[in-house]
Amino acid sequence: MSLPTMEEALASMLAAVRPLAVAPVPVGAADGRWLAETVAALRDQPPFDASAMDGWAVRSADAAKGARLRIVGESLAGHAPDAAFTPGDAMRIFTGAALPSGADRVVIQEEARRDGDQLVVEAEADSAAYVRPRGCDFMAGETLLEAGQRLNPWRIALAASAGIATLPCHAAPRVALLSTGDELVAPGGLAGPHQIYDSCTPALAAFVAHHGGRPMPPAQVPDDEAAIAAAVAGAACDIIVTIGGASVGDRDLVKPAVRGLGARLLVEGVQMRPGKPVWFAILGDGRPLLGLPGNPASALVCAELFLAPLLARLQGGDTGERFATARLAGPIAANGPRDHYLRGRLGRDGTGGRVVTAFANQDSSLVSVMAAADVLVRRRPNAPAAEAGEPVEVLEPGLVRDASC
Ligand SMILES: Nc1nc2c(c(=O)[nH]1)N[C@H]1C(S)=C(S)[C@@H](COP(=O)(O)OP(=O)(O)OC[C@H]3O[C@@H](n4cnc5c(N)ncnc54)[C@H](O)[C@@H]3O)O[C@H]1N2
Ligand code: MOO
Repeated sequence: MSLPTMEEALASMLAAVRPLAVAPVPVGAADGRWLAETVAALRDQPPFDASAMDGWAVRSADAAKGARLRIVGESLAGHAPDAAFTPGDAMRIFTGAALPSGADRVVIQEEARRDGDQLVVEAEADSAAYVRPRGCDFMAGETLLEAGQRLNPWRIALAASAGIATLPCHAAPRVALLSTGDELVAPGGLAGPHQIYDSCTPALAAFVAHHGGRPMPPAQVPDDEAAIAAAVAGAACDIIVTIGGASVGDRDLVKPAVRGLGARLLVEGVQMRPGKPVWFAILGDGRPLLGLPGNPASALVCAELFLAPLLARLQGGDTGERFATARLAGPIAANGPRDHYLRGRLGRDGTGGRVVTAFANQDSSLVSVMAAADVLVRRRPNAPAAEAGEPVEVLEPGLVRDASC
């Protein structure tokens, strides 16, 4: 039986998962969350005609160069103008303050001079009036943000400027991370001569948090079917992610344990590299389970391709099409029969164009190669060898970049 493609596998996973319940999230804490409902403005912004500069509120008709205007009162941000304004008047005004009714422009203070109780206009009227009309940013009732949009600091600024204190978002998924393997020791523990440190669990906890989920305290289970079954059944979470034990070895016991719990296995292996043994199940109680292979690159590439969209789906969102194109910095060999996701690094060519270099060693155990990478280069099954300058598909994980990338 042939294995599904990455897209086929992802489609069956997403079809089996529903968004979590909706609850209000404080606007300042909503970064990275998906909006569950459309958000509309409750008032106009700005709520009055506002000055864009420090200067003098005047009537355009009075503001010719050389004009002398009578100074009446002032308008400070946060307060109403403190005097009535009539034709021939100038009122002191500051950035963000309300224009007095009757004024329609601001002469910036660099272009006017106070002479006793008069203002002398010293420059020709500017092409800009330096007035931000009421509602020029948005009007009451206007849709500010749509359901399904992902919140970021810029969108948070928009909601906050409309006075919205909480945003309706689907709950952040609680993610149980369950690593299996007698060889694993948590960082900080004492590793025996035939043991290794568990790199996948901390990496996936960070990945989950980065994608809006809440990693639960991780569990490390021995290669024992009953212990694995008990850990899966007892995990308090919205999705379970197991690490390792996905392949065909005698001690790869996670699938048998989960089957024993009455789970439906919807994906068992994908036509891809790394990550071929990745699998997915729905437990008897409806909770999804993503089974990641244990090799760190396999686990993290599969997290990028499957866990990120699953976390988005649980939050009512959609990661959409994430592949872009970049040009190869150097030649690349022909691909084998499976989709290959090569760890690589983006750079710039002499003209500033984006180029990508795939690392020579793509062994899926190599954490050092993952750490040096900032992109995955996708090679389709049986893709022919390609030369420098040819376009390739790339997926940039949503990781923080630094100057070394
Ligand atoms: N005969 C076959 N052998 C293997 C196949 C196959 O098709 N036929 N598939 C290979 C592929 S591809 C992968 S990927 C691995 C997947 O193995 P498992 O998911 O069963 O994972 P383990 O055997 O438990 O571990 C694999 C490897 O990764 C290390 N590991 C596991 N967990 C962690 C962790 N949390 N942190 C760091 N490293 C971890 C583990 O020590 C092993 O070295 O199977 C191939 N074999
Ligand atoms: O996919 Mo395994 O993931 O090739 O090492």
